Amino acid sequence: MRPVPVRLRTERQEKPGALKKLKGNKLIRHYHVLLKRKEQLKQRKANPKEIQKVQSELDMLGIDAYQKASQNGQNKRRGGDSSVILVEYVKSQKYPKTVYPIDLLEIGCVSIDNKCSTSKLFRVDRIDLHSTHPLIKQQDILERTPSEGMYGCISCSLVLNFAPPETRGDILLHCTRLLKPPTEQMKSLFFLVLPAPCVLNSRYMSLETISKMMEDLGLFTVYTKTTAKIVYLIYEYRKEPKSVIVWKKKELFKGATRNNFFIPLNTTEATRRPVNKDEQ
Ligand SMILES: C[S@@+](CC[C@H](N)C(=O)[O-])C[C@H]1O[C@@H](n2cnc3c(N)ncnc32)[C@H](O)[C@@H]1O
Repeated sequence: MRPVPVRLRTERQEKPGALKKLKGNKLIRHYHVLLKRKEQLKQRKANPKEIQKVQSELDMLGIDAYQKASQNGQNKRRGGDSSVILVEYVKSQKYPKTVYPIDLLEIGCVSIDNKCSTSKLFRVDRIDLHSTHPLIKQQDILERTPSEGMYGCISCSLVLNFAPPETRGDILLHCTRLLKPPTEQMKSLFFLVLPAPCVLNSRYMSLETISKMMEDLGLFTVYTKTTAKIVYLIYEYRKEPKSVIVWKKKELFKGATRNNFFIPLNTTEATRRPVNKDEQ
């Protein structure tokens, strides 16, 4: 049987009644499909009514239900809390005692009792576009300024695949502005988690592409773990990003079953850098 092209799979419509019944991973997957569909419609400047229809489906599913499903997804039985990987890595490094607790910024935080919060290795600041707890600040990472804190570690777990494509590169670049410069004792860490298909089954990206892209940002791979579902990557922040970085979509792999995930990055275009009060 011929594989169904991603385009057709993503364009499948759910009936409103069926939408309400979606739960768990199915809900998360469908939410992402709708976000992607909305993005595609916006890009081809489709009729605003079509865009509004997709937005209504998103609203019907609801960001709260999506986040609840994400929280449940962190439940061990269903794939687990990705910060366990980060905690194990940090423990294995045998950093001098003086570096602890490491200041950690958790982007896209949906739970305040992840392993990174309970391990005592970190002092954690948490942000999310839609806060679900008083200890999670409601904030877009792109709006966060260095005056709100500089970090020895930033966690960006399953966030980029949620973010609109044109903001993904900006998010990575912006994170470098919030990482503390390297010291002799420790280099700041960036923890990136993506669904495995984004890196292993994209037409436009591979593990090698993402590694080169991150090196342009001054972030060097120190740990990689891939499972059937998830890719975990840890980077050390060793130097400033290059002043000119341009990564455009270029087909690397052909195949009807591949997806279109990509992280466009262009530092020559105006990036949404918030003005830090100290810099005014
Ligand atoms: C799938 S959840 C990830 C939850 C958790 N980090 C994990 O690893 O399971 C994605 C979260 O990223 C958040 N998010 C997406 N873009 C963001 C941005 N620009 N700034 C802050 N949070 C963002 C969303 O609101 C959503 O709660």
